[in-house]
Amino acid sequence: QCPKKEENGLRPEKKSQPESRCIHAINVPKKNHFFRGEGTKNLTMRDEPAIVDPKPAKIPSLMTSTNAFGMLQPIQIDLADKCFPQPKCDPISPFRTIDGSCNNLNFPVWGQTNTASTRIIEANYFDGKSQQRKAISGRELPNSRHIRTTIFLDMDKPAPEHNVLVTQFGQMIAHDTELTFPKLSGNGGKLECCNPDGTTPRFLPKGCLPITIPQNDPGSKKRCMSIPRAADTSDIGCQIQPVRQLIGVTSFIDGSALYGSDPVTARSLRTFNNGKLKIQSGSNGRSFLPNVKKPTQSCNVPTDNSVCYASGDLRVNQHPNMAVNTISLMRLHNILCDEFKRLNPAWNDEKIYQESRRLLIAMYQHITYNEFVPVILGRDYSRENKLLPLSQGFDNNYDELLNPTTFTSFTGAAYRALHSYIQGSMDLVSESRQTTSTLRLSDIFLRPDIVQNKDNYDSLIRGMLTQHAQGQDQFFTTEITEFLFRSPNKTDGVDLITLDLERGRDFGIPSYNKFRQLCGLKAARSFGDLTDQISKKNVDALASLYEHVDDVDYYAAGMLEKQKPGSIFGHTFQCVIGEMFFRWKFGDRFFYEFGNQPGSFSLDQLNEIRKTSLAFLMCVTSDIRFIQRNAFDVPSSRNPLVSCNSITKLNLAPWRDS
Ligand code: HEM
Ligand SMILES: [Ca+2]
Repeated sequence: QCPKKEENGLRPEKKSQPESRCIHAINVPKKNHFFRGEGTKNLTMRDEPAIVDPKPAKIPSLMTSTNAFGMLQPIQIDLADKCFPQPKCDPISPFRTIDGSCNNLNFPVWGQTNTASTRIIEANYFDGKSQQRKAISGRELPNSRHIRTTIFLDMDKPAPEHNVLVTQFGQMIAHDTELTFPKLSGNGGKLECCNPDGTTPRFLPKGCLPITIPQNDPGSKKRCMSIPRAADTSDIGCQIQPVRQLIGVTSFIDGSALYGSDPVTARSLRTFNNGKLKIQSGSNGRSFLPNVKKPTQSCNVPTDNSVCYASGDLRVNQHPNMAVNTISLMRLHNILCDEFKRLNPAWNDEKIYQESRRLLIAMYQHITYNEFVPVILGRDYSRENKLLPLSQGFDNNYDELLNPTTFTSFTGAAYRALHSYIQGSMDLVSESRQTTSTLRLSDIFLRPDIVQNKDNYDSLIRGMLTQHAQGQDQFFTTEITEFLFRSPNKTDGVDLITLDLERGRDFGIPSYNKFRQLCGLKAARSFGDLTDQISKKNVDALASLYEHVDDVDYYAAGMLEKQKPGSIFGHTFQCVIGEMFFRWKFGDRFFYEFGNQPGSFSLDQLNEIRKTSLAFLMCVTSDIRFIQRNAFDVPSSRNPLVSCNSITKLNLAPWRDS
């Protein structure tokens, strides 16, 4: 008998039988040391599958300018640079700065933390500066909560193949590349946007988003959602028009969620001993992230002795899987430190830290472009747009005029599409792939303490590998549309999708029609013209909500677009997300595949990095014994579980000092 599933309990059921009775786990040899492999020659590039998108679209940067209608050119987007002091750069440093400065030696604030996000098409603000846009008629746009409760309902339609790890890895990239801050009240405190009795104030406080919940709302008893606008350049006294939202992390895919985006945080996470990051030991002797000083302030935990993690990003504690993924990267960093120390006993703490960080970022970028990007955008599309890694040699296409700064239509709309991928529950799964318990998402917001209970870390990893993601569609779990950040014992919470819609207007994101043009489609002159991308039923729903086709929010219509072959997104989300990943690659001077840069790897090193797979990362940083090779897909007969020992390993010999 294999252990049975236990619904809704926080603790996994006690296993009545040893796991070894339940297939797979019989006579498995102990795991190998991962970085001492003989260096098998076969790379871990996915098998080349049949073409499913014979005519992949081009991203705006690779289109002719007439196709990419309205894309801003570098000269227009450098405007915000003058708001920030120009850092002094060391042009020959082989290592990234912690704050992302000096990546581009001519535009050293590009991608730097605590600067402004950028745009790829012009903002649409009512006053041209910062007021949220209105309808073409001059009236208010439809209420965002009403839009949400009309077209974005809850329906359980799991993704056919993708697992929860897709959602989780996606969120890790989101946190690595973007963080906005809320505007503060006049005296520098928290901005309250609702009346104490829960109603919407007659005059909305300055800096608030106007989220009123209609009287006849089907879900919530509240009448107001208190959401401040995002801080922007006007809050730091820089008078550019239109405003730009401030960004609190480095834009690059550089592991900043692990290492931190500022030197003070980065230092606070280091041991200064053999390059390692600080840890706390769990009861099973495994390493976890260190604790914050005041757990009750940052987490929903009972005492200051409870587990609540410190890492490079404040959002690490948002839910257990987020913490698990960050711990996985931390463990990888410390494993790399051990291996480097063994190979090069003369290396000091700083050298080991920097080399481990550099290699970890390279491995993480490789997984991103080799596995994650084709999974979400489609393989043919990714190849067409140069997003796939090369199988050999250096890539020498660093583009010093390409701005890698995270742009607002990506972060305020397109990439949030993956909120649809969120599962309302989190499975804990045993080595025999039995679900031992299922946690309700809104029970475990800010509850990272769950991760360190017994072997939950490994059970959560196996859960992410085994549980299907929710499908990419117009349906969202009520765990995030009614119960986001629900406090323990409370019955209501926040609506993330209302927030997404409202945030788009906050960021000045133009309406859907502009993105059709940017992405090479014809501008729609009437609602009927939208049926080339959106079903008639959904176009009718949009027409019932908005007065004019030019009013339609990008997020609302983008979520309804029919998926492109091989991708989980429709045309304009695929286009904008593709553009962002293109910029994070070719606009990052330290991108791992580039040659001829001070931070370039040797060809031997690069060839080892190209053996990295998500399956390898998951195996090497956990105690799980089996995994499927395509770790973003659930196990199946085409993607069977194999022993972690058979996953291709890296050989770090090319890092040995000669
Ligand atoms: C359980 C999972 C998740 C939760 C609870 C969650 C929650 C949130 C919240 C509360 C915000 C801030 C909203 C605002 O004030 O505008 C946010 C922003 C965002 N989310 Fe998620 N999210 C989750 C998963 C994801 C995933 C899977 C992705 C993409 C792959 C994603 C992408 C983003 C992006 C790009 C932002 C904007 C970040 C910023 O501007 O600071 N999220 N999410
Ligand atoms: Ca980053």
